[in-house]
Amino acid sequence: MKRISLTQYLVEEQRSHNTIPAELRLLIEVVARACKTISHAVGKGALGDVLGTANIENVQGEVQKKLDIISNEILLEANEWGGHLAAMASEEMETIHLIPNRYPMGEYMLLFDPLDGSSNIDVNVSIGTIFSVLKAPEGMGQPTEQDFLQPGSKQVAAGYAVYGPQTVLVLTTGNGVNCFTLDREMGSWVLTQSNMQIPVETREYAINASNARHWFPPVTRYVNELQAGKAGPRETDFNMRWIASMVADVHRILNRGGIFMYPGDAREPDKPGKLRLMYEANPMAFIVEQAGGAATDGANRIMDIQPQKLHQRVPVFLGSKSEVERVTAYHQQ
Ligand SMILES: O=P(O)(O)OC[C@H]1O[C@](O)(COP(=O)(O)O)[C@@H](O)[C@@H]1O
Ligand SMILES: [Mg+2]
Ligand SMILES: [Mg+2]
Repeated sequence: MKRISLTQYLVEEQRSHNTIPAELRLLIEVVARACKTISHAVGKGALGDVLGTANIENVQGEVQKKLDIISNEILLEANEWGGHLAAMASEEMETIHLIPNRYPMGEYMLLFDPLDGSSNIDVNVSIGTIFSVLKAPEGMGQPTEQDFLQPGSKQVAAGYAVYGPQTVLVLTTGNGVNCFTLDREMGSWVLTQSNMQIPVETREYAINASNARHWFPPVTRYVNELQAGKAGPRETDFNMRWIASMVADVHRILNRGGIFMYPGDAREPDKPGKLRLMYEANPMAFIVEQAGGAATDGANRIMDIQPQKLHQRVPVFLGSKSEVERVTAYHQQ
């Protein structure tokens, strides 16, 4: 098999297909390098003193794990020096991080969930990193938080890494979805899946069923129908998986189909769902749509939502198109 590295793939996209500018290529390479560093830290586990909690709360009121902080630092440091960036925003930071002393100013803004699936860190279950790239506003002034509030349809690139049995990087620049596997001996990302497509036929769904008593009626109806199996209206038995790492659940869906749901529920009306629009929902929606799937908040296409604030939460339904359309239609009835 001819090995194509991430660098070769990106150079090809830039030069032969003209789908990405050189600055975006370099930025993606820096993010990929940071993910490699995070992967090494994750792999050390107890030996690297990276497990456990840091006993600090982030802006979301969640207790940070040591690896949340380490991964955030790795991404900040790599991109401060390496990427063509004007500013960054992270799930773990209250406000945006400007790139100091850069002239001319970088053209892009990077957003990330440095460590996704935090509850799985200490039990050695797959975790990951999610990122999204937006264009910085043109002109000389440094970006403000307001400049980040662009709908997902404006993303120029998005990706995620999964630190699991293998470390993989899944990437889109708006021209399909490709998967690269980290060759740990060589230290390089190798293209292992081109033009990933979410299988249309699916018999698998993912939802945290312990919240069932709080769900709104459309979600209850949809899940009840799946659980009724062959005897129910769907006339098919469905299987359920819930890893509690969005990266790993989405990676499974990209490979073998299915639907992922983290709905809003009746508990906290002003907290619509758990997942974050800018760091989780938008980048995953971009990837899923590029792989032939769909992503909604139950009413609207995720990527059409006009963000109101940086750390905004949103209900998420994504994966195989027909299933996402069905549960979305139940919300409209
Ligand atoms: O523990 P729950 O409620 O099942 O939530 C799991 C969800 O929370 C998340 O871990 C949230 O992400 P973080 O770990 O980055 O906060 C998702 O990856 C996952 O899908
Ligand atoms: Mg997350
Ligand atoms: Mg996180």
